[in-house]
Amino acid sequence: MHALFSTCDLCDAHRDALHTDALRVLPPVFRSFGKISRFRGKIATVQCHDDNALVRATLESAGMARVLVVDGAASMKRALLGGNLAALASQNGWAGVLVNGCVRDVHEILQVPIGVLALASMPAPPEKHGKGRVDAVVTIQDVIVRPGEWLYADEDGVIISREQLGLAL
Ligand SMILES: O=C([O-])CC(=O)C(=O)O
Repeated sequence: MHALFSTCDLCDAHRDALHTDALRVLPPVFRSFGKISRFRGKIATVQCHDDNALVRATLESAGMARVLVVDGAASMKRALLGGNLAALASQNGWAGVLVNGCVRDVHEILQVPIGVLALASMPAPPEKHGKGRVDAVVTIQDVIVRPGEWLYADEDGVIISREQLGLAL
């Protein structure tokens, strides 16, 4: 799951794909909050706004080394993931969670062996009404992200790929 790769090397090796929809780079606005900063996996998505019930429901299922992309519409009003959900995700075999929004319990998340990327931290908890959509095509920072695509993240940034990328470069 944590095989060595580098997003820079992947971009170099697939340079032409960067001009197409096959390979997209997210804007450099995400901060790493998890214990693991290099992670990759097949993408599942949740779209929600200041309400994380669907995030919990998804992370309660077997992760199978996938990455959950949470489109929280970049809201700065509520956190969508905290220490409990990060621990749950790790226990259930998720490789990582990218939140287009905020997280909370920063000190706790840092102890959890999982990748967590988010825009910022925010102490206010989310609503839990279950509003939102699971497995929708989402737009993260103007970049389209589809369930079933692949996410690669490390200290240099985040890549979204239509296909799984060979890591032996
Ligand atoms: O309220 C929530 O679901 C978010 C949270 O604090 C946690 O995951 O620990």
